[in-house]
Amino acid sequence: MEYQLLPMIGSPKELESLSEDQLTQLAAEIREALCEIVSDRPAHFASNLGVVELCLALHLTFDFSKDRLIWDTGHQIYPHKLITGRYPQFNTIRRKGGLMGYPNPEESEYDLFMTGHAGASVSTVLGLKAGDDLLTPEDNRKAVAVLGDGALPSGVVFEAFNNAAELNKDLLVILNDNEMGICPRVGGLANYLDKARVAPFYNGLKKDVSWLLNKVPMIGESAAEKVGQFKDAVKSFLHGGMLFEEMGFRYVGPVDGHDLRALRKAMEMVKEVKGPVLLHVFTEKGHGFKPASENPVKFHTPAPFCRDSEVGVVFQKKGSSPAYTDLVSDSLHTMMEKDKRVCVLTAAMCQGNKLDQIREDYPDRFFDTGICEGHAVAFAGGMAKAGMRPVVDIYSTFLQRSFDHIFQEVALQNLPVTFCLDRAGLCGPDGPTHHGVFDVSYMRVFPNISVMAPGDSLDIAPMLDFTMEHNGPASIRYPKTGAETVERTLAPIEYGKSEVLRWGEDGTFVAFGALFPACVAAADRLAKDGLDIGVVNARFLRPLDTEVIFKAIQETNFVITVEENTLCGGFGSTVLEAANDAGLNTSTIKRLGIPDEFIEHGERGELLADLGLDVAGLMATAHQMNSKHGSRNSDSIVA
Ligand SMILES: Cc1ncc(C[n+]2csc(CCOP(=O)(O)OP(=O)(O)O)c2C)c(N)n1
Ligand SMILES: CC(=O)[C@@H](O)[C@H](O)COP(=O)(O)O
Ligand SMILES: [Mg+2]
Repeated sequence: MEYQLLPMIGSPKELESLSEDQLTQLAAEIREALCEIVSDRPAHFASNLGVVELCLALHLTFDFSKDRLIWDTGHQIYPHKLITGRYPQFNTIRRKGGLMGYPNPEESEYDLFMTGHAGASVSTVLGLKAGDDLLTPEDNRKAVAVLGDGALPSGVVFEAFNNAAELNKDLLVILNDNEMGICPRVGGLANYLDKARVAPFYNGLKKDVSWLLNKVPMIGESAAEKVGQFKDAVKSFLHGGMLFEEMGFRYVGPVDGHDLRALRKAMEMVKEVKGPVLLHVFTEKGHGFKPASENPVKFHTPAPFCRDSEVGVVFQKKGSSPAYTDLVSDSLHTMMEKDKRVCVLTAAMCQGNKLDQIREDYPDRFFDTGICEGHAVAFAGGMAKAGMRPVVDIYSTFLQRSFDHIFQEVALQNLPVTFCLDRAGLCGPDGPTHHGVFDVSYMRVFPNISVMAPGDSLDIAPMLDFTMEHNGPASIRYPKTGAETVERTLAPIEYGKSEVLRWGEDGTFVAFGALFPACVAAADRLAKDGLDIGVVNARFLRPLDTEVIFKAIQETNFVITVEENTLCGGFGSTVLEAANDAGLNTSTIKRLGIPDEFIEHGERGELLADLGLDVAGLMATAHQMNSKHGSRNSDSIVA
């Protein structure tokens, strides 16, 4: 398709001069731009296709150069980027150095918060409104949050609703109801929203529902057909809006989210309403691209594909080694087969955690809590207390939401809950909102938790089995990547024991987690340079294998700790602290990991290389450490 309008839209102001037909064409061009992007990289797709008209209506109704707009989660921000001056860079999205796949205030004044986690939009927009009312009341800035139906059940959303009603701020929450999270939505609220679907679209007749209800005694006077209309209106109110009205919001809707004219009309109306308002909008995830609307789960973040006129789409082939995620879910499946106490919890990430087979085969022991990570952990605490062996399978970055529940409902009670921290490490194109580089630090602060990381594919199943026998909480972290295998005679997983792959005379790599194979490869190559470097697969951070690690510190010239976690309070810090407490010389210890800064988006391999965590980087550090601390004749070493 040739883009005629999109390149002309340098800012949302330019939308105003477009006719309705031109706006329809612009919507088509935006959808085409979305299709082009996913032809060569994984990117958020179906959610973006679904909000095109909603995005246009918002920018046509409000002036977000001064008004406030937060897209909840932020993964549906692409149309907004395209019409806020970023069309020329759009083909760089999710590439290193290019546009982020989420809102980014450094890119545009139209992006207020860098977000990626669901549920905080109503709170932040309420805060913006409260701040604006105090500082610049004369500007009368409007405040809008676009909240997905998947994000709606997050506890923080209800904390914000509660507070907004109390503050009675002029706040517009647009509920973008597409009947989906990444997976089909779950829970009581999902059922509630399903019922709202029976209501007719909002058409202005029930402009004021309370007015309508006040008319109840007059029903008898109405013509028969009016009664039907009234019933519809009440049904809509009861089903779609009652909950929100009871919480102190004015409910308006539902509105067809692909009818631009209806959307604009509804927005113009609610724009001037005083107090908090919820505008309920029905959209279709994947709208405008049939394969995506027919299979929104697959097309949430699809693998790159080509469009094909006969079969619809042809996906590009994936890499061959099985991902850590697959190996973990296979192991969990086996464990559930063997042990009836094992149950698995996910917080709305069944697809990402590859738990579909478990959901199908063990529906009684599979729990999807929705985007409610805090609840999931406390719930797991309850199940463990009842005698079950719950496995909480949540991405490292999202589990941050549960910090207090990990402390109180699990660690403090010393309950046998196993945390599977998927996407632990650099998450690639999702970037700083999603990199799982803090969990080692936040898990290690709580007593009782065994903190573990598999070094490669072979460690996964025995490590998970270990947690089922262990009487206490345990966490296991692994990244979003294919799991490599280090060929060896596997040492069994023993509580607090590392695995020594080999000792070296010159120095030692001590790897915590999936960079173990890279350490092995670096040591192999360093041998060709004349350096004899040992490699330890640490496996445990708590308890730390001080016997082996202290031996490395005392008997080899230097130790390099390697991890894919922040260096602040991570594995290397743990080693340093233990060595210092034991009175050892710590000056020969070098920590490699994620520095104390937020890491941008890019391919995991690119980011690891930038941080000196690839094989070349590990070798370079070993050479530096050897120059500084090596005792052998440096002439024999090829740097
Ligand atoms: C705290 C948190 N948990 C999980 C996720 C992963 N996640 C991203 S989008 C999404 C579904 C959101 O559904 P919805 O809000 O309805 O948006 P839609 O994709 O339907 O547009 C989930 C679970 C997240 N981003 N943040
Ligand atoms: C928006 C969001 O948080 C998810 O869509 C996330 O991008 C999923 O990550 P994976 O693609 O690694 O499952
Ligand atoms: Mg949704």
